[in-house]
Amino acid sequence: MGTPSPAISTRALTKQYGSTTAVDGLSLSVPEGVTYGFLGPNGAGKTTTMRMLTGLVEPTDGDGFVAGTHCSERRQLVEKIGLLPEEPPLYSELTGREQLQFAADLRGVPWERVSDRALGLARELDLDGDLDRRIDGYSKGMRQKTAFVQAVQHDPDVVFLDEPTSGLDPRAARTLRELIVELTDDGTTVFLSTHILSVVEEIADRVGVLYDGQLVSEGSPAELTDDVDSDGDADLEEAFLELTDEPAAAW
Ligand SMILES: Nc1ncnc2c1ncn2[C@@H]1O[C@H](COP(=O)(O)OP(=O)(O)OP(=O)(O)O)[C@@H](O)[C@H]1O
Repeated sequence: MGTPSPAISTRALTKQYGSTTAVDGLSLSVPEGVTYGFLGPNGAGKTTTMRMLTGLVEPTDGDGFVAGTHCSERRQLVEKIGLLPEEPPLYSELTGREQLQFAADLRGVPWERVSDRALGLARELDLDGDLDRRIDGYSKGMRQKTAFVQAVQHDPDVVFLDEPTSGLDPRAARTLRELIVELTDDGTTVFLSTHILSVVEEIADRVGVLYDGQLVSEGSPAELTDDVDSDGDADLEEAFLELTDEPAAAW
């Protein structure tokens, strides 16, 4: 039996904005069914990487494949992936339920096929009582919950989550972490970008650290912390600070 193909792979993926190199020759490989924590300081290129991998931005150079599809094949990609971006695209004049139906429509997925899953997720996130209210009356947390449900309701192969617990209260944040673990238990691959390192430590199987558009370290959370302190005393925050300290990262 051959090695299974990775859920996400990139080869020398690069994005240039004028004279700024946002992502610089990134090559990575994410196996199926894992949660991959994608870390890096502000401006390191995480969002740009996710935008390229989800077909929203065209790379300047290199290639990216997600669920066996080249990232330039946006139409094929859209059925296989889910995306929760930093600023979720929601229509204020719709109700939460209409927004979820609209998101399914956009992907060409019949609402009847996903409604049970969508409503189940909304119930778990304590959003079900608000689904018939208009989004312009939603709190930040309610918007975030809606955006999470719309990203995963169609049971995608790969989900990209940018700061998924942003604006969530502690109980909702915990539920969301549990839902992410359930996703990977069901075989979904989760690409998770966050600055909340405790979340990564808790749920990520692998971690990649980006600095100035380049991958400066990769491994399990334990491998990353062992690399900076083999006594096992360091936590992921210490590892992150060391790996993204300017001279060390440059080295
Ligand atoms: N549309 C754009 N036009 C010009 N420059 C951009 C654009 N998008 C991103 N950049 C630049 O690319 C670099 C990487 O930005 P990016 O948003 O990918 O970083 P990030 O790691 O997601 O940061 P943060 O943690 O702050 O969200 C930054 O220097 C940023 O200014």
